[in-house]
Amino acid sequence: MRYVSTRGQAPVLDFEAAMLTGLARDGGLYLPERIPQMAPAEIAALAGLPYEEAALRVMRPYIGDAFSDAEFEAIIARAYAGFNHVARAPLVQLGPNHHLLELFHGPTLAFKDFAMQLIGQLFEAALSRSGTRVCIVGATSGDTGSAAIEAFRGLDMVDVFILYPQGRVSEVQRRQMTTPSEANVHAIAVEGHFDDCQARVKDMFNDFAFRDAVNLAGVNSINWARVLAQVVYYFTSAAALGAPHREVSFTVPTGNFGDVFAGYIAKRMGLPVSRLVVATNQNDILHRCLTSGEYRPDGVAPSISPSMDIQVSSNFERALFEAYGRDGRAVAQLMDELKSGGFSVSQGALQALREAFDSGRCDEDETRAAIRRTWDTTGELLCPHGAVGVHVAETHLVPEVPMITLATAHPAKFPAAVEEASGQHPPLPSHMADLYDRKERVTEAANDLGVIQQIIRERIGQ
Ligand SMILES: Cc1ncc(COP(=O)(O)O)c(C=O)c1O
Ligand SMILES: N[C@@H](CCOP(=O)(O)O)C(=O)O
Repeated sequence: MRYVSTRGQAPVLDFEAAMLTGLARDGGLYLPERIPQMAPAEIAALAGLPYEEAALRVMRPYIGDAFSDAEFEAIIARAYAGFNHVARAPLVQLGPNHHLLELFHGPTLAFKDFAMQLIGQLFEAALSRSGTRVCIVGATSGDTGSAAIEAFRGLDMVDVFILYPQGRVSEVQRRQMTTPSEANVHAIAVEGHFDDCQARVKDMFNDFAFRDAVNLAGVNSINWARVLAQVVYYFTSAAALGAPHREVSFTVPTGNFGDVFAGYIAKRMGLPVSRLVVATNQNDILHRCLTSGEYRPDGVAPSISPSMDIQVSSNFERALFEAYGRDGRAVAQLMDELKSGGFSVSQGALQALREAFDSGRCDEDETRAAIRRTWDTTGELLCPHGAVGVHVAETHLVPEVPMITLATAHPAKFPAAVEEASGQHPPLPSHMADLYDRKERVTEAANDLGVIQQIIRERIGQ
């Protein structure tokens, strides 16, 4: 399998190189040259399989010969061994036609663990084979950072630097990033918001001298392997509800567009998905763009679903690439326009996007109301991100097609917001019970490329 950049000017790579490269050298994001297909019988056969076996079958065609079958199988087994639920991604019924896909049973209590635990294992296998050392730099609005730190802490071949927006992540998220004591883990609190952190990470990738000197690698969802791992649970949940004999729809709380794009890939592979609904909080640029065709960031407003406080949505570039018929030049042009304020999507591309995605928005009061209502009617305690999904899903329910809403984080990561909305205090699971007693270690930095690069160089002795 070969991987091409959304901007059409970077080298074509195999799976392992695309994974270790992260952002393409033309600034674009890697995508498979063609999307492998799964036949209806292969989809039907996923029902009832252990998650690991389904993961192997769904992901195998993308890996090529980077890992042998036996290696990949062992990697998957190790990746999901630390999950706290035998199903890994269990479904819970919320209503006659509405199901919740609980994606928060991994070690850091968010859906990011599905991909990050896997790529931690993939990186370790690839780097020990080549004897290479890499410097991972990631941006987080809270969950990617903790998942990445958990996946890479203590690994010999990796330093991991996580940039998070100071004061804009929950206390649990912050402590998950600042309390690990391993010397290869570095949490950096940046003065700014998530889009600033993500922009500085991309700046580092586009500074080739720095990129090559530190051997930069990326584990944000700019990394194709992150998206790929998330494709699996669309298949397992749909098969559990009767796919391929029955269509299903998904509502996905969305920020950086990686998770919902994984659903789009599942659909392109042959999963019978009726609608893919993009659910945003008050930072609703994706909903506005899908409605009006205008993509113009206008500032990030802090919300009670902070992980989705994003206005420059990285993976939307992958959706645009598909909507523009894989025209890398057109995408590069749009991304240039974004640097000076925003862009208008062409009529043809907007139509293609609307064929693929529906959308909706959920404000702060609606988020709290969805937490309260869902608790009162079902006994399920949602985190604010899942609540955004449930609110938007409820406006897209149709009698004949089951809706699956993705519950992307555990409520215990956002106790204050959840308790205010529901009156329930969500306790941390036992493996994190002493989180508030652990010592924090963090470096504060201005939102300045040079300052952040200097911190990284000093830490890795460059
Ligand atoms: C809890 C949670 N829900 C939803 C999202 C949105 O996912 P994506 O960025 O893949 O759209 C994120 C972060 O990205 C998150 O951490
Ligand atoms: N919500 C994310 C933002 C980064 O997204 P990613 O999927 O591109 O890593 C977070 O929690 O950090």
